[in-house]
Amino acid sequence: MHSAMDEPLLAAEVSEPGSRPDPGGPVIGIIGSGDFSRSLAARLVASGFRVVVGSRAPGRVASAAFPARVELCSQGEAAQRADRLLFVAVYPEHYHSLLGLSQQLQGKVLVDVSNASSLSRPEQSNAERLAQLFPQSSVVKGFNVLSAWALQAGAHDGNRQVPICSDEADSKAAVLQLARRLGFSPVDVGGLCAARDVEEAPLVLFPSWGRPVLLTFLLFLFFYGYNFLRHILLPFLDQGENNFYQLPLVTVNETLPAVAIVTLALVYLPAQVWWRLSSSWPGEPNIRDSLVGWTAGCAVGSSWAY
Ligand SMILES: NC(=O)C1=CN([C@@H]2O[C@H](COP(=O)(O)OP(=O)(O)OC[C@H]3O[C@@H](n4cnc5c(N)ncnc54)[C@H](OP(=O)(O)O)[C@@H]3O)[C@@H](O)[C@H]2O)C=CC1
Ligand SMILES: [Cu+2]
Repeated sequence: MHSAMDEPLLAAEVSEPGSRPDPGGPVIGIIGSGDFSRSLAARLVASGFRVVVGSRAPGRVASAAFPARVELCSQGEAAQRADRLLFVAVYPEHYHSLLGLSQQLQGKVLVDVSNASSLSRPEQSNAERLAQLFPQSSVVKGFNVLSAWALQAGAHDGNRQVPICSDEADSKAAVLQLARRLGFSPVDVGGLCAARDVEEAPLVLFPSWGRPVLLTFLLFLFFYGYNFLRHILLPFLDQGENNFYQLPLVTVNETLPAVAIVTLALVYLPAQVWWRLSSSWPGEPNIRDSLVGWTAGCAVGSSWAY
């Protein structure tokens, strides 16, 4: 029996990291000719892939918008010509308008790059809806955390992490590999049910900052209260000294350094303590190292411990 596992992920020549696919390599399709499509096409071409862009009206797309090597054609033609991977760079509201392409998209991998429009937690993610509309294709969620700008600029400012998920392992592997070839750091986040979180990721500001900010605020309250008691309330009750004018400035100034030093200690001390404890403890080095890494909180903290 012929299985999908027998097929190379993209094409035989893209398996070695660092080597470029030759110009006769796989053709990647993009449906839609908007901002995302342009940036992605430019990046794919720069990474040595052949690209076909499918538009509702290819004649109306400014040819200067895409690199010269990108072929602009109808949606149907792009669906047909793409070897395996097709990016759907169309807003999810318009997915239904692609239903006429079901035949050509059969057996292909559709990459859903859309973002959630709000944090309202809908029943279904965009990617799951796309999968429902095209049951004969396999759907992979990914690339949505990259802005059009980041796609064009490439991975200059460190390797951008790109979460990718799908229910189809082979298709997901192909997209993971493609992301790597484009210079990003793909992260496999599981099945398509993870798509909702992936779609909402770009909308979440400062993820996991809530607790540290709250803790810092509580520390501030604690030290402010302490300074208020010690320098204002007690002298007032004791000797009738009126120091209340110090509240907005002097007391705040006395409080901030205490908050800063305690916050800093909270970041660095756990790694230090673990390191001291575990180096006098002849345990399994792997466990020891991972504990140190876990408590380190930051690279500087742990490297100082070494
Ligand atoms: N822009 C960005 O930085 C990012 C965008 N994305 C996602 O990429 C997708 C596309 O975004 P973006 O490129 O910015 O959007 P644009 O509005 O710039 O482009 C959307 C394209 O969809 C095509 N399209 C196909 N069918 C329809 C239809 N029925 N009605 C209207 N347009 C249609 C159009 O191309 P044509 O006229 O050629 O058919 C149009 O150019 C979205 O899902 C978005 O969430 C994700 C991350 C970042
Ligand atoms: Cu640090």
